[in-house]
Amino acid sequence: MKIAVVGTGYVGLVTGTCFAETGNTVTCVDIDKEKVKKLQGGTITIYEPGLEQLFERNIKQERLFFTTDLAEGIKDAKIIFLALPTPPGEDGSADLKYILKVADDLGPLLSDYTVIVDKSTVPVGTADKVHAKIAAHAKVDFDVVSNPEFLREGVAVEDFMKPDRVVIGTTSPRARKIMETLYAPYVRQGNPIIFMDERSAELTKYAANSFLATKITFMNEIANLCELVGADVDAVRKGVGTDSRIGKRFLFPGIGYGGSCFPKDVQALAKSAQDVQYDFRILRSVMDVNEDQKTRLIARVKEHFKGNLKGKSIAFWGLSFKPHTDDIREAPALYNIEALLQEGVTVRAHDPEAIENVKRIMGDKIQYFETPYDAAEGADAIFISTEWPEFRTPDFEKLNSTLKGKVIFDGRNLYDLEVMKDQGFAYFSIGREVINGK
Ligand SMILES: NC(=O)C1=CN([C@@H]2O[C@H](COP(=O)(O)OP(=O)(O)OC[C@H]3O[C@@H](n4cnc5c(N)ncnc54)[C@H](O)[C@@H]3O)[C@@H](O)[C@H]2O)C=CC1
Ligand SMILES: O=C(O)[C@H]1O[C@H](OP(=O)(O)OP(=O)(O)OC[C@H]2O[C@@H](n3ccc(=O)[nH]c3=O)[C@H](O)[C@@H]2O)[C@H](O)[C@@H](O)[C@@H]1O
Repeated sequence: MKIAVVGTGYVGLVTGTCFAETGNTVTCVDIDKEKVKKLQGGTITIYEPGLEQLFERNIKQERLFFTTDLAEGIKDAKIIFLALPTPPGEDGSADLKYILKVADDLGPLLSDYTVIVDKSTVPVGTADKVHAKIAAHAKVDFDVVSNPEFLREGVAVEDFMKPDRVVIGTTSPRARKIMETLYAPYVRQGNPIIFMDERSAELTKYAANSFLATKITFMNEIANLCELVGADVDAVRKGVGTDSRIGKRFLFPGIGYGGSCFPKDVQALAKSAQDVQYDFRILRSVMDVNEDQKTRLIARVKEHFKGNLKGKSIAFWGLSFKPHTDDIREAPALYNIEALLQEGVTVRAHDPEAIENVKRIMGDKIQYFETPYDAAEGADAIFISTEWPEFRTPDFEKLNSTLKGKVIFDGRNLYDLEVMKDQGFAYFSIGREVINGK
């Protein structure tokens, strides 16, 4: 099938590449000339494990193309995916200007029946708005379908190729058939395509992200309570997560959820509810708690150094909002770094992938190091903000001799408390016993 993907950012590139992988011919369109030039030259523009190999193979097989020209990109396409940004507007609602602009441009360009698919995360009613924009200029039949994307950064290829489910919102039998054919290779494992109307599909996406953010936040509050009553959140997590009604995943407490989606989507759903005079109280609490949670460990840092942080140096392990990505959008690390800089701390940062992105916004306000050990050398403490696998089993002997202060603030609960006791580090984590060190 011939497919066009408009917007070649994170979702667009994964979507385009994965659709090419099953034999479709895909043209990705983007207005960013530099990005398209790189992609045309065979250079991938995002860091995503496993994607580069598929990207290169499909370019070689002449199934994956890139252009800045919308008319050229959508020529003969049976399906056009819109994978455009929906950032928060000033009032917290999703800003639809990118989607509606492209919808406006598409109308006069359609030359045959086409399915236009909202892949972006968009509020209820967007499919209707996109339909109206296209209909204003279109001379042919078309349908607008909602097909929200559930992939996670870092495991995006697996999530796309073997999704738990595919949600397709359409009331058009013609569009339904085309979408069913397209997705058939991805749901072979028995995972379903769930068909519903457009509005329900749009809401499903926000409900899923907001529920997951709520689940994490609930566990963060349990962790905070554990600290006050002397319980261990790891034990509690295992105790509740083994109940199959609750499930083990997304129960890991830490320094709050971040990324380009949970924060903006929770806010957008709360705003959508407000627009129809519904006060979504749980979501207000989730946002409040997450805001505090992000810098909760800073209180521990201040306490440990008796309020005197000026002139201290802290090694920062992990800058991306989660491991296996270079994405730093809404990364809790950045909030903690800002808080420490304000106290006069020197920050010595290391991240396996995200340093270049952080340099772009923080410049020389902090120092950057190639390895976690270089960052730790001579520092007064380590602060862990992202659970990259290489931080899980560090060489404690080496740290013992290079780290000046034997203190670790761990926002991701990476280490066993007994090991930390044996190693003699002062160790502060989330929802667990404080180890005072030797
Ligand atoms: N990043 C993620 O993990 C996920 C994101 N989503 C949703 O998917 C949507 C896209 O997100 P990302 O891919 O992260 O965004 P992004 O910001 O990485 O990429 C968007 C791309 O659209 C391009 N663009 C803007 N205006 C354009 C136009 N008029 N014509 C052609 N291209 C244009 C930009 O240049 C950029 O390359 C958002 O609604 C997001 O909420 C959904 C699931 C996962
Ligand atoms: O709409 C989106 O863009 C995507 O948003 C999330 O994916 P992503 O933002 O890539 O990352 P997650 O793995 O969900 O993590 C989000 C944040 O929650 C935090 N988290 C996650 C899980 C957990 O147990 N605890 C926890 O604090 C992570 O550290 C991270 O900061 C969803 O998981 C995807 O299904 C969705 O498609």
